This record gives sequence, C-alpha cells and structure tokens, in this order.
Amino acid sequence: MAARQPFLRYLNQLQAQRIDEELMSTHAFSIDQLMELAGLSVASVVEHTYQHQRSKPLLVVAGPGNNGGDALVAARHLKHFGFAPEVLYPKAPANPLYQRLVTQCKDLDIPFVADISSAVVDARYCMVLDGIFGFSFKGDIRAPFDAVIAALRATSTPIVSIDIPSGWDVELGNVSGQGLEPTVLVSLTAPKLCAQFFQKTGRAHYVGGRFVPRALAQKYNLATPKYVGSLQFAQWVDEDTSQ
Ligand SMILES: NC(=O)C1=CN([C@@H]2O[C@H](COP(=O)(O)OP(=O)(O)OC[C@H]3O[C@@H](n4cnc5c(N)ncnc54)[C@H](OP(=O)(O)O)[C@@H]3O)[C@@H](O)[C@H]2O)[C@@H](O)CC1
Ligand SMILES: [K+]
Repeated sequence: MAARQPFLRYLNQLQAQRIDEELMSTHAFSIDQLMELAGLSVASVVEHTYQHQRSKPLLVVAGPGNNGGDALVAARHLKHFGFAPEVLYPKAPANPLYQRLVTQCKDLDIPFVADISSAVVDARYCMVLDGIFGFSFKGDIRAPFDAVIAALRATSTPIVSIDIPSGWDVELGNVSGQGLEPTVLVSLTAPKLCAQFFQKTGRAHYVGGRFVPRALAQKYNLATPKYVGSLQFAQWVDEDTSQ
C-alpha cells in the first residue's frame, strides 16, 4: 500500500493568497461571507478564552486590509456576546466593505478611539485583539502602524492575534524583532509558516474559518482541523496526528 502523503500543515504566503482567491472564484464565496465567518471564529475564541474578564473593555486594533475587516466583524460579535469592545482604526480605507463594517460597529455604540499609549492600554483594557496585518504583510512596518505596534509591544496586556502576529514575516516569524508577541493566535483557514514559531508553552493556537470545501482541502492536501458541533474554532495540534 502506498504511504500517505504528509498533509500540508503550514501555508506559505502565496498558498494563503491563492486559497483565498480560489474560495472567491471556484468556490463562489463573497469576501463578506468569508470575513463574517472569520470574524465570528475570532470572537468565539475571545469569548472562550476571556469570558470571565468582561469587567474591563477590550481594545480591537484594525489594520488597512482584510485582517482589519475581520477585526471589525469580531468587534461587532463581541459586543453581542456581552463584551465592551473599543476600536482603534488608524488608517480606515475608503472601501465600501470596511465602511459598512464601521457603520455596523457604530450602530452598536462601539466607541472608536483616536490614539493609544502603552499606559492607557494596560490601565483600561483586559486584552487587545490584533487585526493589524494578516497574510499580505511584507517588509518593514510602515507608519502609522510602527508606532501602534511599538506601543502594544510595551504593554503587559494579553494580545490575541488574528491569522498572523502583526509585524511577523508571514513565513519566517518575528525576524525583525519588532512584531507583537501574542498570547493567543487564531489562524484562519490554515496556519501560515510563521505559526510554527508561535508554538511555545503558555500560548494557545486555534484555527477558525469554517468555510473550506472538501475539494479545496483535497487539492492542497490541507490538514483540516477537527471542528466539533457548532464550534467556530478548533485547537491546533502541533504534530500531524491524522490517520
Ligand atoms: N481565506 C482566508 O483565510 C481569509 C482570510 N481573511 C483575512 O484576510 C487577511 C489578508 O487580507 P489582505 O490580503 O487584505 O492583507 P492584510 O494582511 O490584511 O493587509 C494588507 C494591508 O496591509 C498593508 N501593509 C502590508 N505590509 C505593510 C507594512 N510593512 N507596513 C504597513 N502596511 C503594510 C497593505 O498596504 P499596501 O502594501 O497595499 O500599501 C494593505 O493595506 C488574512 O490574514 C485574514 O485575516 C478573511 O477576511 C477572509 C478569508
Ligand atoms: K494580525
């Protein structure tokens, strides 16, 4: 009997972008649908991890791309889950999709803050949701996000990162030393190569985004997470335990 090919467990940047494109072409998803499910997964992980810490607000930091869109969706769900999210959106693009997400947050009375400092983050928030950069991040961190990430790095407030710890090279990890060091990582669709450098004691790694059709998983030989019932996330197991 032929030996089973090892599953593809960590995506490179190009594979992540191709899978995203194929979901929206071959597999007929709209970006709004994918973002909604991605953001719901992230909010579900936050609820699972920080359900006993609702007495303080949580800070959602949204970047200029779809990672930021996921963060805005998560903020909306978290408000419905009984949390008190506040959003920092330093560079809101003139893109109708993101503008609709902002309106939806404002209609729920989610405050948008103009600026943060490390001291304010530590004093005011129970956690930070990092939706600054995802799988399209490249190069050195440019303004205004260099200052935002530096301020977050100087806090002791726990960070949950969406898909990629912001500032990390998507494949090589925190090679610049300037990226965030989150407590929790929620990979979407499948972990990217940088997630291999995240697996350390005291941290939790989940996968979310329950929208991958079997045909796409088979095409890439993806190691699909074992989602249970209606849960929107699954714990990522570090080694290949598939049969
Ligand atoms: N299938 C899935 O898994 C799904 C994934 N989804 C989510 O989409 C995410 C990927 O989204 P994405 O492609 O829009 O890119 P993302 O990383 O958010 O940022 C791009 C922005 O960052 C900027 N930028 C880049 N480098 C920079 C730098 N050094 N310094 C400063 N800025 C920099 C760049 O600017 P530009 O280079 O264009 O000037 C652009 O504005 C993915 O991680 C996941 O969260 C779901 O929504 C849907 C289903
Ligand atoms: K991120």
